[in-house]
Amino acid sequence: MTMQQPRSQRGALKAEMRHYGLSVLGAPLLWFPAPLAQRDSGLILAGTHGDEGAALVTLSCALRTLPAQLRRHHLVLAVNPDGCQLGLRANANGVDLNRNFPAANWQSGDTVYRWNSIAEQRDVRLSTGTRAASEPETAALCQLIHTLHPAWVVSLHEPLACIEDPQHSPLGGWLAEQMGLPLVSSVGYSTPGSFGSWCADIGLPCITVELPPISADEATERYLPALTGLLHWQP
Ligand SMILES: C[C@H](N)C(=O)N[C@H](CCC(=O)O)C(=O)O
Ligand SMILES: N[C@H](CCC[C@H](N)C(=O)O)C(=O)O
Ligand SMILES: [Zn+2]
Repeated sequence: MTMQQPRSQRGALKAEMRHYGLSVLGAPLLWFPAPLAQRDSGLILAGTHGDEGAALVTLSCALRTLPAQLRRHHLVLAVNPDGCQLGLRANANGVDLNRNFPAANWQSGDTVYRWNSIAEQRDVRLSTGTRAASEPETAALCQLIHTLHPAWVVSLHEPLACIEDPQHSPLGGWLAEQMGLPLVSSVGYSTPGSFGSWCADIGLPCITVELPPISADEATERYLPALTGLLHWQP
């Protein structure tokens, strides 16, 4: 059972925040250091795609629910603050940041995504960037990771309703059980230049949590216990 802040005290975000760069439009790129940082601390990310608000809001709720001194892992709530402000999957340059990481499989040109969960085709076009890590949000996150050396990363997305963990690690199994989502080895389509591709290249374990299509309101009910538990998870 996770210790919790009383709900009346969870409104404001009081955690220490640090800057790790600036977005295309000049927004601060913020990370939240773990008060209980250890050698095996992980890093939890949301908001790579600015139109995936349920994951970002629920992770923020978890940050405000767990007493600060119990948090073992570092956080970035909004990898793509301009996309979050503009309601875009992409950043302000029209680049899908999850196709812009400097992975060996990065591809130039366009990428496609689905307009919404009803759409059968991936037919909405975005850029992958003029070169790998062309975007300040991507380059700064890579630099932060090289500085922090997290033991693992959990990257939150939606709406594919699965836990992707190619290594089937204890943390992936725990997340699948806690969240009631299937554990898979791959989301099922290729994602060249994605964050997970880059993590694989540098030997950093990466688990992708894909929430189902869900409102922020419902996600803060259904997934708050699991995400609060994740913030102080230990093997
Ligand atoms: C439906 C949503 N707009 C979308 O494009 N979903 C996926 C990608 C999900 C994600 O990036 O987390 C897709 O099918 O391309
Ligand atoms: N729905 C996400 C899947 C990410 C897969 C993950 N393995 C990664 O590399 O980040 C996307 O289309 O960007
Ligand atoms: Zn996404």
